[in-house]
Amino acid sequence: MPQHAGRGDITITTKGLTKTFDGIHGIKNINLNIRSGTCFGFIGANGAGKTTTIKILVGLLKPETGTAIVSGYDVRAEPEKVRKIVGYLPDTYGLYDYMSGYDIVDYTARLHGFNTRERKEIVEYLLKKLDLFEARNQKVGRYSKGMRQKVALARALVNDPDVLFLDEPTSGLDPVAARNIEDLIKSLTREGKTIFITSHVLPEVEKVCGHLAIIKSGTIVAAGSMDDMRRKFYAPAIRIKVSGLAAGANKALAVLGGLGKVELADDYIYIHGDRDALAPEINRRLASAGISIMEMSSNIQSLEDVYFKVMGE
Ligand SMILES: Nc1ncnc2c1ncn2[C@@H]1O[C@H](COP(=O)(O)OP(=O)(O)OP(=O)(O)O)[C@@H](O)[C@H]1O
Repeated sequence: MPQHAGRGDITITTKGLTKTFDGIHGIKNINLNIRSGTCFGFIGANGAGKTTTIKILVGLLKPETGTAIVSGYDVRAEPEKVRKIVGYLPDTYGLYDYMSGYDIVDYTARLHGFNTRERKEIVEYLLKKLDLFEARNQKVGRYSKGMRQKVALARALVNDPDVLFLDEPTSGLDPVAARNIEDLIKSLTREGKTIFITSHVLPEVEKVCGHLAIIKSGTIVAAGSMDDMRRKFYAPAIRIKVSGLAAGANKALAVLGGLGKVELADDYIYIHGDRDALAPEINRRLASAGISIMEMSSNIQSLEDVYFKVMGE
């Protein structure tokens, strides 16, 4: 009998996971270790293999080779057990338009084997949590896309899963609806759930995930914590604006020469290096040249920057 993973234990692990479709690799040699209670982002271009990986991890698709263990269950040997304990929000979901939000979630709870009393408790709890309770008796055909996505999320949460797989949870949503879902993902992570999320919206992954992997043509090309990825793929840079725009900046460039790689772009000076280490010398040199600093900041690289860099390579 698998143990419930404690926070920080490895909850999802894969070794050499490979799946081909008609002789063409969907995914190839995927190795992952995901800790319990974390939100893990899985990003990559269309057709990179994200959905294929999720389908294997939720026991809906068999890998050809390799192993995957989710919450202690081997997805190949015990797929039905895996399906019972995980939550899964597919990238395309079928909701019957003629059913109410309540009935859809209730139906899923019935499939999980809950009795009438349990179902009432679970369904009402989830509809309230996801702010759908007022609209619970309306037909889903009348729901907005954001509300439909929340119904799909409620279905994924019916069995109170420790591990939740969300395939593009905010795809096609307006900014407010997307923010709602992001907030929910953050609060579910705080509750201790392990969340595996795929998304093309990189700022969103950056906001909700602490760790991630980038998959390219079926293979993981980079993985680690968000900070590790930034450190690995980008050298830190200091961004400085001095008085006197271009003329002042050109003079400052000459003064700062030799402090590492120094560049001018859009009237800003970029010095590649650590701000804490270089700031005293930058201040000293500019001050003795009579140049005043209007602005000095470390330019933090976004996940988008990292992504383009990795994909470019
Ligand atoms: N049932 C299938 N039959 C044949 N090929 C498939 C099947 N499912 C996936 N593939 C192929 O496997 C590769 C990976 O597809 P997958 O759907 O996993 O990508 P994805 O990263 O989720 O893409 P997207 O971001 O567009 O959802 C693609 O080349 C796809 O065409």
